[in-house]
Amino acid sequence: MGRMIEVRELTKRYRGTTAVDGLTFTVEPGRVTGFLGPNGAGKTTTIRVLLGLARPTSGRVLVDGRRYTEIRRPLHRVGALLDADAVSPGLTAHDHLRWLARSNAIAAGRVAAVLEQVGLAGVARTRVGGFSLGMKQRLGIAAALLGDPRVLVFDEPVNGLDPDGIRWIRGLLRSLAAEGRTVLLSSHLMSEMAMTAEHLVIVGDGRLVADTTVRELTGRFDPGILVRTPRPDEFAGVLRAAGAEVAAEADGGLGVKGLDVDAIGDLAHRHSIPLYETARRETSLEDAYLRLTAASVRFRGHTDNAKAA
Ligand SMILES: Nc1ncnc2c1ncn2[C@@H]1O[C@H](COP(=O)(O)OP(=O)(O)OP(=O)(O)O)[C@@H](O)[C@H]1O
Repeated sequence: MGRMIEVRELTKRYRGTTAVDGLTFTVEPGRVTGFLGPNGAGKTTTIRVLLGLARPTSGRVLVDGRRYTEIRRPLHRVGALLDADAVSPGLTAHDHLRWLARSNAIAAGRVAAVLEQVGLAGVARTRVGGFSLGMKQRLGIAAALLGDPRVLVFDEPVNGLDPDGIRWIRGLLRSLAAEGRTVLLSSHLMSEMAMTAEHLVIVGDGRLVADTTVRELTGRFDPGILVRTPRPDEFAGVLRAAGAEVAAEADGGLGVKGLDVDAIGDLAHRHSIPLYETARRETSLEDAYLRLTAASVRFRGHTDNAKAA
């Protein structure tokens, strides 16, 4: 059970709002898990409960089998980047980390090590008030790494980073996971996740929408192959007889699922049907994500109406 994050039947209500609604999932070590959902889906609330910053209405979040508030010197176990702006502007980067290290019994040598690791060694003595958002993000990441924790949680860490910074953080997160750490990365951007995460936990309206790999999600929404032929009706019949699922497209093309490009070519050849085009369509993870989360919101609205009636 070591190094895992376990979210169990978590519900968090604020006066009129259910921010998290019976959420259950596990974050495993050795891979980057993306925590994905539209704005307001409940990601930050879940992370705040994980870090002991909010009390659950019911359910719990455990790290290594324990609640965060039960962990002694938690920075050794869990590192988190929540709000990069939450650093006193009058402190230098070095002083901020030095203070964190001291209050968590972390060796002073770690301060220089993490400043180096995040590329802030050159500005260690600069006041944080003068930092760009990207530099603050790096400082927040340095703080998360300070206690050399096995579990890392990053809430929207890409905010404010330039393309180089984004590439850097991707590499960092992947290498932390490759070291066997548990890495949870929250974002509302599918495009960012597709490049960084291997596993996805998708939430919509406080509920679990999908808990799956990037690969499985891509496969689940297989957009199929686009086929163009001057004899579409005839070829559709041939394809269906071979077990394919065929949809006639408005522009005269055929959308084909269940056969690969080679099989489609062979069938056309065998039936002497000219093929003008066979193209594997790009699977858009973005589309898959939007469809999943839109469905969850619609479903939720429907049940709420039913309850009110
Ligand atoms: N302290 C609070 N008081 C009242 N409502 C809150 C509070 N915190 C969050 N909420 C509400 O709970 C819901 C979930 O918010 P949360 O911030 O967890 O979502 P999120 O997925 O992190 O979104 P974002 O990507 O915008 O950060 C939202 O409707 C939000 O308005």
